[in-house]
Amino acid sequence: MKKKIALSVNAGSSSVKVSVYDVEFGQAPVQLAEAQISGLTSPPPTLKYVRDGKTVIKAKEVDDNIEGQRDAFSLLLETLVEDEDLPQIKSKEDIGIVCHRIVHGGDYSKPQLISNETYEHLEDLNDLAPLHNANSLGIVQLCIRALPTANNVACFDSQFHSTIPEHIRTYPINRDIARSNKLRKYGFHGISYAFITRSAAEFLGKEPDEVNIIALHLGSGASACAIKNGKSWDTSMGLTPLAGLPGATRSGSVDPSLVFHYASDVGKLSPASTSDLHISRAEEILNKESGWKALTGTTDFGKITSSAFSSPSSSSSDDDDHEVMKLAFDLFVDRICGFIGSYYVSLRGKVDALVFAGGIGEKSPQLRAAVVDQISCLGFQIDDEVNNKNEIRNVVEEVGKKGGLDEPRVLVVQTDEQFEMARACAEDAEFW
Ligand SMILES: Nc1ncnc2c1ncn2[C@@H]1O[C@H](COP(=O)(O)OP(=O)(O)O)[C@@H](O)[C@H]1O
Ligand SMILES: CC(=O)OP(=O)(O)O
Ligand SMILES: [Mg+2]
Repeated sequence: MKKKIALSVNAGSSSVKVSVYDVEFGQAPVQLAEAQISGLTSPPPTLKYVRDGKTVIKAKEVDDNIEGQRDAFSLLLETLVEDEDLPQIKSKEDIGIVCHRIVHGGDYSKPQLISNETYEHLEDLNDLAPLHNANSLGIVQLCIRALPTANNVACFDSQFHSTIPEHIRTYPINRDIARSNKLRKYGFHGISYAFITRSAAEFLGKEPDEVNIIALHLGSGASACAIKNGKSWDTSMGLTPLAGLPGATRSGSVDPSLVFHYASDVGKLSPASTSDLHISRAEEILNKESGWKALTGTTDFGKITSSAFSSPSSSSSDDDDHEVMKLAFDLFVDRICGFIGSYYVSLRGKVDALVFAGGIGEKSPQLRAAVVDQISCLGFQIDDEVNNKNEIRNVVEEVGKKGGLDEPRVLVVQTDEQFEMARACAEDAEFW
């Protein structure tokens, strides 16, 4: 019987989450601990640490030396190795597998053991996910050096979307150029959508290949996905994670010409480019200087929501804040509902459930209520009492009113990308 200790590393655009699992080949991973640093785009970042399902560190501010995802990972690894109450990792040599979330996986349709060749191939994709891939590869490098006994495995956000049909994934541009430069819709957050599909299907008492879902992964990056018979049919992100919904620092979809009217010389490389990542000013503006940060000054959607819902008050600066926060909130609801309407039609009205997930989807009852209110003409209904409960405790919770048999349900899924990666690695003999 083969057993290993596995780490699953999820480097998002504003956070790094690392979960530790006891894994037996072919079996569901058993979580031992989970550590995360969040708020990388709204410093100071905070550390949370849970061992054996119990919170050990709730929200400790970590100092300013944490510059980015790689530093955050180093601190998380140190936290795990130095924890005497986590006897499964007494030293770094105890770690047998590290599963890495790599957002852009190009044409890869399954997880890959990271060899020199795979690494170089992945490096070529860095420029197509400027907030993610280079950071994740930095963490891969660190693991190769610091954890010499571990197998490093790349799991891809884009993999789940390899089923999107040709007419949906094709851009209406010159076909030869599209083919040679591999310009098509790839889609992301797929590790999360795979977890959501299986969890929601189980909750609904169906097989995964029997469910039709409209899923929303709303975090620092936000996307929507139409899932038909358990497979990705369409998603809002595209060639890169910039397309579709706005996010913490991303504009989402805008008129492609907009950027040329926003600033001059935007085609030039940004001074922030490095040897690992080439980014033009245009890409920098749309990926790092837009979204909630540009509209409101904060990347924290929790703050946006509470200010949008506070009653206009004493000082005129509070009123200005309230106005702009409400604008951001209403704009997000509008864009999300645009995708839901489109996917509802694309799925020909056969939708089992609308699913909310990701930091915002799981923690903002106000956003869920506003979205469901706007799409009530499609038969979705929120149950205010359940939706407003302070905390979502189960992996899947129903926050909609159960109508007739054909009425679509409204669910919140506490998505777990780390678990999904560990599960995929536990099933593949190549990684053992
Ligand atoms: N109570 C809350 N209400 C609304 N949004 C929240 C709340 N708490 C956290 N968030 C949002 O969740 C985001 C983080 O989501 P998450 O999916 O963990 O991020 P990442 O994209 O880095 O993986 C934060 O940027 C914050 O905007
Ligand atoms: C793809 C993506 O945007 O991921 P995240 O939301 O974790 O930054
Ligand atoms: Mg994320």
